[in-house]
Amino acid sequence: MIPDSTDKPEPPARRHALSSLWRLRSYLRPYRYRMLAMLLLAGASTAASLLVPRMIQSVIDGPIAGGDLTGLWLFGLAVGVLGIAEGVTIWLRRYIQARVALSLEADMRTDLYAHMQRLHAGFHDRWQTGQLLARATSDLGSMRRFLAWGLIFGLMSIVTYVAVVVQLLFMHLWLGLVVAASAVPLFIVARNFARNFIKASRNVQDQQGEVAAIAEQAAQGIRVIKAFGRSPHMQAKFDAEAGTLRDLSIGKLNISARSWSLFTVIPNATLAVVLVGGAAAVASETLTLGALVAFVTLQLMLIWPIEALGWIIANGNEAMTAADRVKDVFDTEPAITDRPSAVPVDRAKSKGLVRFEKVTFTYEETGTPVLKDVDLEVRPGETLAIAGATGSGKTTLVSLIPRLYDVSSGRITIDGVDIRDITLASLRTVVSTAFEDPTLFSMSVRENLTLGRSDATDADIEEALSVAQADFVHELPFGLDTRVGEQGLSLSGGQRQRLALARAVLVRPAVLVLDDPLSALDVHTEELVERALASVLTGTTALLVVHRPSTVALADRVALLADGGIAAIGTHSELLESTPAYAAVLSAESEEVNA
Ligand SMILES: Nc1ncnc2c1ncn2[C@@H]1O[C@H](COP(=O)(O)OP(=O)(O)OP(=O)(O)O)[C@@H](O)[C@H]1O
Repeated sequence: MIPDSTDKPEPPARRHALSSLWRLRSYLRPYRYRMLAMLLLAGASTAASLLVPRMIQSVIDGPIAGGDLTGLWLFGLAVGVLGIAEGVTIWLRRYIQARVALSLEADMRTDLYAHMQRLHAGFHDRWQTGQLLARATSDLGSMRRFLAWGLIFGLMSIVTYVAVVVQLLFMHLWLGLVVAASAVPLFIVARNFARNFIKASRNVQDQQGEVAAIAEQAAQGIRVIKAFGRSPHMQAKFDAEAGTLRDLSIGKLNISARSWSLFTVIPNATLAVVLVGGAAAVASETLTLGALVAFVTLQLMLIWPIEALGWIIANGNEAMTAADRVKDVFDTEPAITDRPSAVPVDRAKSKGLVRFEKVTFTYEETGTPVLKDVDLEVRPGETLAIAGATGSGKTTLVSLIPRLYDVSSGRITIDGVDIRDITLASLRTVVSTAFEDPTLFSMSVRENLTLGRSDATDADIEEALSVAQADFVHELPFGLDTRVGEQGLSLSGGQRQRLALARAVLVRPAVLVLDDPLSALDVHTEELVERALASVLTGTTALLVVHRPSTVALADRVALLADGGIAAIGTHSELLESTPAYAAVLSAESEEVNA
């Protein structure tokens, strides 16, 4: 049973966004030489472009002022060569940059996916899928843009700014100081911009996650929504969230618009001062005409780095926010891992003696124990049914055996070994599970069946299919190769349940955990499956969550779960005689099922 998925964790308060981004620097390491090459190439193209104004100055003050045009072709040639050099270095840098950027994003995405896979079931209970998707897509995109583009352009903008301003100071100290001083208001605007944008950016990104979550839930639950005629309600909910996203995005754009206009006005106002002051300097012969033209051309070259500075700050902020959000996931340690002392167990040698010793379990979010001091033993080869009122903790109890969740206290052993001392990979070959709500993946029937045992032969698959009475797969358009799941052929609930059962049986586990595996089957099919399943269960330890008396027939003994503990245990007939609550639970459940 999964809690309301809106119970997502609160995003952590804005903390060290910069340090979050800094921590991801290890992703840059494999690309450090290529990034260095990118920087050198960017430096070369900037140097080439900075030389052109000085060439113009030489032409104006030399051949033009002197009226001697003999050496002019040399200047033309030099400017042409510089232009070509600039073009080639830009092309090379972009060529490298595109590959580095996309590989970097792919590396981060692969790691994030792998980490999400390692995270325990409790994490996925708490996080909305949409929020995780937003982190794996748009957030990683923002980080890629900054690490591979923003960072290089940022450095280049600063280098260009310094190089130009130093040249300007040498050309004319006072006018150079005016241009240098214009950096101060620019810096203040940039800093304020950063401060406001970082907040707006995070809000927009969080809201994007909300919208993605609603869209994802609506797509998954489309049948329920239609069946209950809730489309207008869902639409209204979506509209409200999408409206909030629009407003937040407009707010964010307003912040950039205000700052960008200042980013443009300040250099242009400076240019006006330089033109007037420069003309006066030329008139008083403290500056040559060529130097003034070069001065203005160089100063105009500053507009791009300054504008880029605004963009890079915004991009950097977005990347920091994104890194912070991605870090929320990366920083969640998988709660269920191999202990250092864990050893693998051999499925073939496992007897399948399962024991619960004083097991207490509490879901993290709720705080109230679902299971309290449960002691239970399932002998090798025995089939134990778990019965109990709805919400009594049956699914929880069986989920603890494959360690989907870890006990809060006490321990569970298989053949006397604490399951936490067994490596997870081998535990999950010893224990195989079929859940009440069977998940099939968007892949072929064969791939779905062999998820737990990739080396299964066709004969093994046939055997498992016949136990689960799932021979219908042969009638599918491409038999075992038919694609099922979300993007494939839709199967009925009963068909999916039988495939999930076949998948669990195919593993040939020492311990088989079946959570109400026949609930979606009609009475006739249920009888056929039970008959076939009985032969598998003879040599396997099995825990069977049951709701109806017919399934109880498969079990050697039944445990009745109530108030977080085992209220009674014995054969079906013993419990029927001794425990009125047992009969009540079964009849209530079967009435519910029949209804
Ligand atoms: N992932 C979860 N996080 C928090 N609480 C949970 C979670 N899953 C189940 N619970 C709670 O734990 C209790 C036991 O749930 P569980 O699903 O184990 O009962 P159950 O006996 O299998 O119920 P049913 O017969 O209806 O399937 C319930 O109160 C339920 O709300």
